[in-house]
Order: sequence, then structure tokens, then C-alpha cells
Amino acid sequence: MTTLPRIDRDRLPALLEAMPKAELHIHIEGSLEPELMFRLAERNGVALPYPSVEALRAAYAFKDLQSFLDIYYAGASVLRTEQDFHDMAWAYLVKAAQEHVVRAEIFFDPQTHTARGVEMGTVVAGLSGALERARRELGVSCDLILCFLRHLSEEDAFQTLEQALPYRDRFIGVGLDSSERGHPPEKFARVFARCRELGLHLVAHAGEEGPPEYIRSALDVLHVERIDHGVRCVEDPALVRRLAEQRVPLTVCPLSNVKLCVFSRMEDHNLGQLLARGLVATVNSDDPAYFGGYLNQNFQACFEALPLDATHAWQLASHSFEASFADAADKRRWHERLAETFEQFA
Ligand code: HPA
Ligand SMILES: [Zn+2]
Repeated sequence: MTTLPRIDRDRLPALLEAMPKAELHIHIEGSLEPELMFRLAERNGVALPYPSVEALRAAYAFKDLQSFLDIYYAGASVLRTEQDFHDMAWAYLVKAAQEHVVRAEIFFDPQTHTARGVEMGTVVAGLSGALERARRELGVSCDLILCFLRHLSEEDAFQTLEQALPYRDRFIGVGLDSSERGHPPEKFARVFARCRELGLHLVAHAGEEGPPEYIRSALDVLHVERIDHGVRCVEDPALVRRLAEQRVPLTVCPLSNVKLCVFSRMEDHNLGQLLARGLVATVNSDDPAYFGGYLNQNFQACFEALPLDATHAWQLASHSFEASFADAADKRRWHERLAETFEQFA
């Protein structure tokens, strides 16, 4: 579409909701809602350190990434069986389908589970079974990305890769998450090189709390195809130019950034600046059960707080398809659906 149809401001919320979009930065363990957490805790005889759903939710007041991660890893301890992993992923995918997510690339953190004695096969079977069901029953295109925890050693990441290789056909790529500061991408150079040889897609969290140099080394040392978060790139104008020229996508997570105090208020978020500088920025939910909203709530919150209009909505949805690891035919189809949605709102 060369010229976008004119869309009234008051129709923007409905447009954001209805437009097809891809979600490229969602940690499946971060979609575990307190209600399901309590059900699984009961099912598995696991004690939670909170007496109720309300008390647990009240504990979701974070001051930085680490204060969130401590609670997030504790919450994941209720996941034990294949059925648990299936139920968690299915709940997310049902929600995603309702929000007109046509493509989801879903992170999982196997080390959080294997360290507790849960087998890699259990984790992968549960998650990939739910994804298969979502493709069939919901028509959502979806795939898994295995994330290495960067606070653990590269040796541990290599062992995790080894354990996952029997299930090579169940995930399309690898990522790098957990505590960013003090754990630069270089720490994982060899394991990412091995993943590259294996033909896996590569992504990494960088520039969320960590400095712009981590974004550079994710690109130059790990050879990632996308940067997760990346919002601190604006501190380095040459890096911003490079990201724009090379069309390196950033999977931005606005509600997450506010909850983890990367920005103090949504009004201060730099999403608009990133788009204005020609970056392939996308909007994502990160850990929706912890950060107060799924994908559409992330869109609504940004558009309420920032000077963004229908042109930005188009860019963000279009970028999400461009940045995805889906095939070209699917991307074309989603772009057509996007154009049709915009026509409906004209
Ligand atoms: O936002 C995040 N950053 C790093 N690690 C994570 N693991 C879940 N969410 C995040
Ligand atoms: Zn993340």
C-alpha cells in the first residue's frame, strides 16, 4: 500500500486491536498467570510462598530486571509435567489468537526446568504439542526459540544444546536472556557459533539494561538476526544508523520496560524515536502475566501515552511480519490482511 487510508483518531484503539500482527518476544514462562500457577501448584503438590492469587499479584512490583527474574524463576517451579507445559502454552496461544496475532515466535527457558530435574523432552513435548494444536485449531502460525540463561556458564549452555538436539525439529532458533548486566554476549560466542552451523536462527536480548556495546557484540560476535529490546541503542547514534541501514529488527516490549523501570513512565518511552529514526521496531509483551498486559494492551498503552497515529500502527504491524522468521508467502498474506483491515477502518 503506497498511501494509507485516513483513519480517525477515535478509531485507533479498535484498529490496533483488530489488525493482524506478529509477536516475536514472548517468554512462555512469563505468560503463566497466577490463577494457573496456583492450579498447577495444587496439581503437583508444590508449595508457593504466597497464600493467594491476590498476594502473589501484589508481589509484582519490580525495581529492575533482577527483582523480576527472582519471582519469575520461582513461579516456574510449579511446572513439572508435559501437561503443565501444554496448558501454559495453550492458554497463551488462545489469548494470542483472540488478539489477532497471526504469528508467534515463543521463547522458552529450558535450564529453568532441567536444573530442577524436569527432562528436556518433557518441556519440549508439552510446549510443541500446544503449538501444533494451535496451528491446527486456531490457525496461528507459531514456533519455539530456545533461550540460554546468560547468568549461567557457556558450558551449561552447551550441555543444554546437547540435550535439545534430539528435538532439533521442534525449535527454529536460539536466544539469550536473563540477567544482562555483567553477562555480555561474548560469553556465549562459541555456543552461538555452533548453533549457527546447525542452521538455527539467532537472537539475543541486548540493550535492555545493558549498554549499547552489548548490542554491537550481539551483532558482531554472536551474529544475531534480531535484537530483543535494544532500546538503549539511542545512546550511540552510529549504532542507530547501522541498525537502520541493515534493517536489524528490535523487539521492543513497552509495558515490560516501564514495569522494570527502564523508562519511568510510558510517556518517556522511546518507541516513537526509534520509528522516526528508521528502525525496524516492533511491539511485544515479553512476560504478559507479570507486566500487566498482552500484546494489544502494549499497543494501546503506547498509543495512549505517545504521539503515535495510524501510520505508526501500520509500520509496527508491517515490521513485525518483516522481522519474523516466517516464510515469504505467509508474510505477503499477512500484509494483504493488514491492508484489508486498514481499508475497513478508513
Ligand atoms: O525482559 C527480560 N529480560 C531478560 N530476561 C528475561 N526473561 C524473561 N523476561 C526477560
Ligand atoms: Zn525478554
